[in-house]
Amino acid sequence: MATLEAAPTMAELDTLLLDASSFSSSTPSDRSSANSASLSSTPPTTISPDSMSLASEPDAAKPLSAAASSIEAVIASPKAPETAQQNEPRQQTPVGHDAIVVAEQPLPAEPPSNSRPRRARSSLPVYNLARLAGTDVHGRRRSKGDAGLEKRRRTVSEATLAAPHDGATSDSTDAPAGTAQSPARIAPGALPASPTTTRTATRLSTPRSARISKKSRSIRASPHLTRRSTRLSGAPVEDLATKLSALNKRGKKAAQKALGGLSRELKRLQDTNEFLHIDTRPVRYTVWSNGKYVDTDPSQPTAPEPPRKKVKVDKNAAGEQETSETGKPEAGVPATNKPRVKKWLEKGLYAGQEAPVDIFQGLTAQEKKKLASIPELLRSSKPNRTFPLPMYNGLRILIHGRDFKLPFDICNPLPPGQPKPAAYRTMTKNRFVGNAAAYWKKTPHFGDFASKCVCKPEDGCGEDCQNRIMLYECDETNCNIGREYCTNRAFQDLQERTKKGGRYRVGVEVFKTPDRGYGVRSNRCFEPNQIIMEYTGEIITEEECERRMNEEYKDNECYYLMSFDQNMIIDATTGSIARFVNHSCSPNCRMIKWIVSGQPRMALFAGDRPIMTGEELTYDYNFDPFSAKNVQKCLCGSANCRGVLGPKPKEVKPPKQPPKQPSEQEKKLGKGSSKVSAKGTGKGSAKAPGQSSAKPSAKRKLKDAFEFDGDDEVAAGTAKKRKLAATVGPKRTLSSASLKGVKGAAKGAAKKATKGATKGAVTAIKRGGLSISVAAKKRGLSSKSAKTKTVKKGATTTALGRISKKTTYGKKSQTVATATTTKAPKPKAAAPSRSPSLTIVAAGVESAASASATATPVPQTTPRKAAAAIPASSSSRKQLPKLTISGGKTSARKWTPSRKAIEAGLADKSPAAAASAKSSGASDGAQKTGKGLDLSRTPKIKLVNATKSN
Ligand SMILES: C[S@@+](CC[C@H](N)C(=O)[O-])C[C@H]1O[C@@H](n2cnc3c(N)ncnc32)[C@H](O)[C@@H]1O
Repeated sequence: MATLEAAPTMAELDTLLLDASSFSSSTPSDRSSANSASLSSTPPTTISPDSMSLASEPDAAKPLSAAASSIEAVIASPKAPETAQQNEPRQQTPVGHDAIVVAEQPLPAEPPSNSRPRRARSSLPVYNLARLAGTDVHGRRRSKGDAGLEKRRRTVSEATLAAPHDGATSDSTDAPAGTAQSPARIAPGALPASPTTTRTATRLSTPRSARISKKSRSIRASPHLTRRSTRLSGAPVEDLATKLSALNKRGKKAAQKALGGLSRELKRLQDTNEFLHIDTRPVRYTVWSNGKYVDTDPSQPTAPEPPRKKVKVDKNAAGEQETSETGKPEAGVPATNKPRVKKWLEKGLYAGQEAPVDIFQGLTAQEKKKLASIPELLRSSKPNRTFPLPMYNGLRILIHGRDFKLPFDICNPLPPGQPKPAAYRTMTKNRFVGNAAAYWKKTPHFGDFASKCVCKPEDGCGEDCQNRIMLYECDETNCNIGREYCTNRAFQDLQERTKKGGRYRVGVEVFKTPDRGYGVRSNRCFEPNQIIMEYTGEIITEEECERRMNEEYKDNECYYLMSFDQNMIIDATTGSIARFVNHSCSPNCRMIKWIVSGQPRMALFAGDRPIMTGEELTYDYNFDPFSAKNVQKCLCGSANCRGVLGPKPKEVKPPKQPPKQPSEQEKKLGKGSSKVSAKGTGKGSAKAPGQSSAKPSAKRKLKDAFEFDGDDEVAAGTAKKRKLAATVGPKRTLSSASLKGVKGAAKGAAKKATKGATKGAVTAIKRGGLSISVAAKKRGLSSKSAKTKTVKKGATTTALGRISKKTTYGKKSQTVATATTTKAPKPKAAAPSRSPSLTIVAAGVESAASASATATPVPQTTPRKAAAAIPASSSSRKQLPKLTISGGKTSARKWTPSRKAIEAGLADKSPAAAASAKSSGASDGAQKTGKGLDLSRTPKIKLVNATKSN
């Protein structure tokens, strides 16, 4: 059985070779010189007392000299080993082996000499300083850092490693006779009493010499020991033992020089099992990783693992190995290898967390009910081990019936080769066309934007920033805190983000939807309310819009027109890709108009929730189709889809209270009966929307037809008040119930219109409110009668979208006209909106109107100035109306007369006086109403009969 021994170091091998060389050169006459020479080149070793007896045989050199001569012959000619073998038929191994073996083999006994060997002074102990210092384990080191080189390992071929195995076998059989482990066996008269052999035997008596001996024996016993190159070139390398044996004293250096690589390899391999022929199985290929041997073939029966490796042995398997005699597993008996079992991660993202014991815990009754009906979560159902849902989140996702989406926040653009829209001219900046620029310059907020906000750096121009509230972007001229602290610079941020280009920075791309033409998707994530892209195009007047509709776009299916500001419209037929953003009744974006450096600009902003990469971007068109026949079916697919591309739904009203039954006493007193009657039995309330016989106006019904509950995105405070009267019934029949409602409402509207001798239709474009609506025009009525409530401020936008080819805007059958604002909106409580700034504007204006209707004229000139009137300490936007309305609060800011005020000669007046003057004398329609409300951002459009009626 092979024993685990440390391999001999190179120094030891060198020593061994020196011994051999000394043998070759030693003759009885010069034994002493050979001794001294060899001793001088060997590390200190302990001289065993046994050497005394060994040294007493002087004639042992005779066969040694013969062997030495053989070595010399080997060195002289590469073919010497073969020659030597032929000359020495007794030795089947290369000659070199003999030189080593000689020291171990029993030599002919010499007559004991009376002379005392020179080095046989046993009285003087020899100390191995290296051993005493504990450094002998390291062996000899090279001065130039061999330690680093030793880390390299090479592959040893099968033959190389198989040979030691054979040697080990033979070693195990004959080891007891000549191993250094039992120097006493060698000593008693085995070796001739030669000084050289004495020294050799002495060396063998040390543990290290014993290892060398064993090594050399194994080499000797491996006549076919060959080494293949690391790269398995197949060329056998010269026998190591042959090389070693070929060394004599003179040739050692040359051999070391010539075979330096080999020596190093041996050195590197000295601590491997393969080199020590411990491995009991043939090794075909070995893999070394980081200087360690890696077993790559676990299926093969393996030898005992190297001691450094922790071997996980199955207890049962280990028990089987135990022999009845020893009670210990037999060394060398390969353990039965169990096939490794692949371990799978079964718990996914939440590995390590235990599922909740009670999955219903913390859920509402409704959620529990819903959860109980989900088959996957039934206790009896088979758990999904392939792709289990993440715990906790998974439950929620299931409850809400949403698909599970892996969050990815990197840029994920579509691959190339996508269908692209037909070539069109893009425009990255708005361009005023015609009179639009002149119109714009007349607007009050053209001059108002320059007023500075009163924010402090710590405020960062947050939600309370007056510029932000009024939808003015801060810049160098109107910001109090500067770029460093200001957060109200969305358009500047957008410009900085996109100026370098690149898909991620742009963040959006056009794609083809299955059913709605082209759309826009995000290829990166966006934060809530983050600006995404600008809607750019040509800013045109309404007149120009009508002209284009009638002339240029009359055959178009799609219009990219959006009510922009006042009497201006932005035409993105030449514009940015924002024009491809589709409508959704449950959108994830908003289109908001801002004033940036005095210019109106429109941009798409993320909604209140973050936008994931790959989502389609949508916003609510708040679409007014002009005519019922322009109504298009909405394909947004959201749960609260309104069914058609129509205006936003109205505010969700609380359900009506059931009529209170008057008590007998009340009946007697005559109280409440009329009220109850009025509330509970009104025809209008009893009729369904769309019924023409309803008492409420048909306009109201048409409006109802467009208003659906359930869209929480729609700000309650921005519910539209519009008169919608379709004069020409829809020619297209849509299957949706909504359209039926539209039809009914249209009939009702027509009836009412008939009463007033109304014929034809008037399509009124509401301006300022960024919406476009349809209004019935009663022929012969004054423009006042056709006026539309159009107060709708802020960012709510309406796109003029795809219109049926059959129905072209402004055709002969229709009279296109615009309407003026005739009265201020009804007082309305401020309601929270999901678009902060939009809400504030709307709420503030409407509340102001409400209050001013009953109070003294409010000293405000524009909504912006109303905002400016807010004390800097004001933190709640809801306070805006109150503060503005009361009029008692003085503005902390210097009043800047608006352009209109200057024109009206009010520049030198105080805000209150100016407002008062304006309320009495200004030409603004809103102010004419005496409401004291500056609707500078509401329509101030003259009625224009753009097309002739039938
Ligand atoms: C401004 S364009 C949008 C881009 C358009 N999809 C395209 O391919 O050019 C508006 C038109 O898109 C279509 N559209 C947008 N959203 C829609 C929706 N939710 N359902 C049906 N059609 C829609 C309508 O035809 C609408 O008139």
